[in-house]
Amino acid sequence: MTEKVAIITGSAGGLGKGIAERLTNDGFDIVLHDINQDLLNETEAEFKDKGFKVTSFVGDVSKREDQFALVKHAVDTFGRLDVFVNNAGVEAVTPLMDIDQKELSKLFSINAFGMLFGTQAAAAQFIKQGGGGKIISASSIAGHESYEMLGTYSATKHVVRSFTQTASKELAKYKINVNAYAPGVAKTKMWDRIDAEMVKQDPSLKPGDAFAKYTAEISLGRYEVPTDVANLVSFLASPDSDYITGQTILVDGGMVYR
Ligand SMILES: NC(=O)c1ccc[n+]([C@@H]2O[C@H](COP(=O)([O-])OP(=O)(O)OC[C@H]3O[C@@H](n4cnc5c(N)ncnc54)[C@H](O)[C@@H]3O)[C@@H](O)[C@H]2O)c1
Ligand SMILES: CC(=O)[C@H](C)O
Repeated sequence: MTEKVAIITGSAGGLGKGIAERLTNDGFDIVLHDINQDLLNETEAEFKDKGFKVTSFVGDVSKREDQFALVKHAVDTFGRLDVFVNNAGVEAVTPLMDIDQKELSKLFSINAFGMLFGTQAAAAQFIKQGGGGKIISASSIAGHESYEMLGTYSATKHVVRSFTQTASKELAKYKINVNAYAPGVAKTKMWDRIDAEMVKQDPSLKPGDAFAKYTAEISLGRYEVPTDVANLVSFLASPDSDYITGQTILVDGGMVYR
């Protein structure tokens, strides 16, 4: 039987790498993808050393043509596509009054437009194949509740929820499920950068203070790790979630209640 095929954007590290590892263990053939070529090469080699069936493709999710080329690479390599995970994203830590065009353009291009372009590229392939498919995107607790100093980032994560809802309605007739995952506070390079930037913006903070403040709120009493997010994405990528679409599901250990 042909293995199912999944693309995970931004999967050279962090949550995306964790998602790729889990979907590999679920039996998917995997297309690793990232803008960071060096890290992507390292991760591809690591996966191949473990005997995983993977390929990799370097690209920039903010470029629509890159997203369509990514899907073409998957189909050229593995013959089909079944799951597309819009995971890649970037952050900015800025007081609202200092947010400028440059920040807005960067974050909306990657986090919002990149998710839409990935959705378009995946949906085009699913429609061509027939038989449906799954599109799963990275929102955040910041897509349910917006945070101080993370105004642009929070707005883009709300946009991910919005496009998820619209895409689920328009693509349902093709049996395409469109959902999103909303992680809380996970110990990745993204949070290392957020914490460092928070210290720069507020000299009263020491390294680690911001991370500690955010994670102190978590009901389950520990910060998130990639496996926690990968477990939810594995479910959303499986037939068990065939009757779920248009949803952004919080996986935050108990921080935001919606
Ligand atoms: N870490 C958290 O606490 C947290 C919480 C909620 C949501 N998220 C979301 O989960 C996703 C992954 O977060 P993470 O913590 O693993 O971040 P990360 O920065 O550790 O990893 C993100 C990866 O995306 C890649 N990337 C960045 N811009 C890209 C682009 N234009 N094209 C292709 N790849 C690009 C980076 O090179 C990196 O490898 C992001 O969308 C983030 O917003 C993270
Ligand atoms: C980075 C992120 O989405 C939350 C705020 O931890």
